[in-house]
Amino acid sequence: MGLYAVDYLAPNAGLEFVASLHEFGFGILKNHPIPQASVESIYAHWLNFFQSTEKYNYRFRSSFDGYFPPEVSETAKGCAERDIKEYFHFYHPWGICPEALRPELIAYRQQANALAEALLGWIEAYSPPEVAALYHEPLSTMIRGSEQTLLRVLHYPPFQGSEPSQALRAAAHEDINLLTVLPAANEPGLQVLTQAGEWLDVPCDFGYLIVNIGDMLQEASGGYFPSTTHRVINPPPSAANVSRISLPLFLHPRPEVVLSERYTADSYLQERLRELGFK
Ligand SMILES: O=C(O)CCC(=O)C(=O)O
Ligand SMILES: [Fe+2]
Repeated sequence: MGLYAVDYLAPNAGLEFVASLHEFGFGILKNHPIPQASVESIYAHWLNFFQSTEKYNYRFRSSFDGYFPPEVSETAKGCAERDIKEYFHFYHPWGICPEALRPELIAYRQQANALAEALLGWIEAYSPPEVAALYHEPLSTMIRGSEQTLLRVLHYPPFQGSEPSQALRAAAHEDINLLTVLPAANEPGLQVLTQAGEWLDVPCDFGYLIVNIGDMLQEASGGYFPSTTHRVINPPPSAANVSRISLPLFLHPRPEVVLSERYTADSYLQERLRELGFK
């Protein structure tokens, strides 16, 4: 079976969703409780923000919160070129954010966090017993009250024609955190690498919610749930002049949460940030 959307309200939703996470590292939900109107409103407001010069008033502080312009955007591990994107990192309660945009980001974070806790409950319930025995605390409480959870608003600008030929909107990478919750973007482009080594388009009908496993859940589950490589490819010529906006919420455990015999969430994160050259 390929990657397909699971109906959140169907009686067997948890089972199917967790089976998809085990097989692909990705699960797609439809009929989920996050209101599409709030996602659309955030996309519209933040497209305005990225198109204005106001963004330069919120330049990033250290490697944490604020606006990251294209010239500092990430270079994925093993890649020569930077990704073709700019983004804003919003942490709650301590991160900077334009005041006018803050309330709806906070509201969105709360809704997506609550859903993520419910989904982690499914993941735990449908983990084989020998995998569930590895969890040092319920998966859903690992993220509860975490100030490390990161909401990233991403803007992939229209193409100018001067982009380096090797660069992608987002080069192949894995997410470091526990779980990522991502509403379908306004434009396609997200792909996952299958176990057979093929790139598969992630179904991206507007209104779908995409959930993927991060490295920390791979670690905590002894590899049962794979942190799958994914990327965002460049637009076809017909959509080259269209911005793409996306809104991943990277759910991070509280720093002291024990992931495995080897790592706490904090020691894991510090090691990965050092590898990426941030520390
Ligand atoms: O923009 C997207 O659809 C995915 C972004 C992503 O994978 C990331 O920021 O880690
Ligand atoms: Fe990602």
